[in-house]
Amino acid sequence: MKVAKFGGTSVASAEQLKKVANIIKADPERKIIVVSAPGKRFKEDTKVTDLLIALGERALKGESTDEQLTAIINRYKDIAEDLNLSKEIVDEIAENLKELVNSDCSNKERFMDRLKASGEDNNAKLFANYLNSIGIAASYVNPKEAGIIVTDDPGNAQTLPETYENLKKLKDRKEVLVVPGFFGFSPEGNLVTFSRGGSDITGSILAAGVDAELYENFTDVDSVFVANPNIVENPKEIKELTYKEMRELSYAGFSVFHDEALIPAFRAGIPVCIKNTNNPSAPGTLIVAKRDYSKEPVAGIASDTGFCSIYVSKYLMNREIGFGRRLLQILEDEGISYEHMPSGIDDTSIILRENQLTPEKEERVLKRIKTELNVDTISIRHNQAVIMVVGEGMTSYIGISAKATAAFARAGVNIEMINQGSSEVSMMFAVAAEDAPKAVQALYNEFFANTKEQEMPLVLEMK
Ligand SMILES: Nc1ncnc2c1ncn2[C@@H]1O[C@H](COP(=O)(O)OP(=O)(O)O)[C@@H](O)[C@H]1O
Ligand SMILES: N[C@@H](CC(=O)OP(=O)(O)O)C(=O)O
Repeated sequence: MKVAKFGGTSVASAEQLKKVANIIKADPERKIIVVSAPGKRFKEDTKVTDLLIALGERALKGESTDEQLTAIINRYKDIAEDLNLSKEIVDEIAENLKELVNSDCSNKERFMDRLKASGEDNNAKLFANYLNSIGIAASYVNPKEAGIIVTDDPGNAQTLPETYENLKKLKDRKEVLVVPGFFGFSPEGNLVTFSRGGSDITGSILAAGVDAELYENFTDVDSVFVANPNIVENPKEIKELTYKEMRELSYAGFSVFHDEALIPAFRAGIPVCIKNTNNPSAPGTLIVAKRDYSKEPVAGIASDTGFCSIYVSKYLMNREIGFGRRLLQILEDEGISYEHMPSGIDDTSIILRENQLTPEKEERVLKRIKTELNVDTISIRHNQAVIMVVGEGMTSYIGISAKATAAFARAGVNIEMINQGSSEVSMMFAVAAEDAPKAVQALYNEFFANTKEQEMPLVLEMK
């Protein structure tokens, strides 16, 4: 049995849904299908999820929602008409949306989660209807019925362990099951969504729960590339990646796959294949436990923006027992998580996601660190990017960091910080956000393009 997830671009129009149906028909093992909400049909288009968010925000402010409601209903109406489905399915969707928008909004987060989830929920109902209309026996399965139980953390749910036991029952179903991605239910029965892009997580949970032979993640590119194609023109394709590599790359900006979606498949030992709905015969990228690192010690280069770094120095910091704990305690008290913490003898930097700080919170945190820890200096740098050079094979080679820093130097990019864990799966460089594209291109040229422009050739040697 295979679980196949189709992303927003794969289910954005009737034409795309026909391709999805053909992909399902081509392999009877594709029994569990996860769908996203209709995504972008062209570059300037708006995802249904974003339309739903705009709708919810207007409703919460007491503003008219007619325009957004019509736009969303029309997306489903166009699809249903082009697929020759009956008018009832569109009426049902319109009714459901009107009910949701008029529902109790005293708890804003729950109200928004219910609206956001309807994007995938209505699409799953519509698609199951279409499969039956073309002779493929299919049922829509609600995540509650399936047993996807998650933490009660709106917009950021985590899967609870009992889910996997619950999902086993789906193995006995004979027909194709169409499950909406992106949400589950708390133990108390509240609908809760995962973070954005979370339909990938639903697919991975289902694959683990039914012990699938493969989790296929269908999107709009032939494979995962070694660098983001929106930054590097025509980057090389990746044939195989390890779970650890994909997780690091997704975390650092490879938006093609959600970083939290690897864990369920990894724990259950299920291979993941990223494939293209528009070109299903292309082999795609296979994500497995181990790969041959000898040809490509570096698997990929990712970058993400939206970080800031807090720099703290204090003479003899290394001798002060409990300094690190007290520093991190302040962040914990303020509900802030951190990403990296490169340190020296007398100083340390903490890199965190900038969106966690309001100006007031920033001022309070800096003041608390200064007074409670009695530090010599404290400063904060905004608009930072994190660049990750990722590859499990790096550990067996000498000279990778030298090649990377040489590439930065040639591109004229100042490295603000470097961090490398002892596992050597990745090397992290912090740079100013505006330098990130230049840095990624320089690293791509160094590790993948075999250009002649390297003035300081360094040959990688195996340890
Ligand atoms: N390294 C990468 N390899 C492939 N695609 C990438 C990479 N980094 C970013 N992307 C982007 O991810 C997109 C696919 O993800 P997404 O738009 O979320 O698809 P879906 O609609 O299938 O969920 C690609 O079109 C591409 O622009
Ligand atoms: N529709 C949701 C969940 C999702 O996974 O979408 P997509 O498959 O289009 O990335 C979002 O936009 O966040």
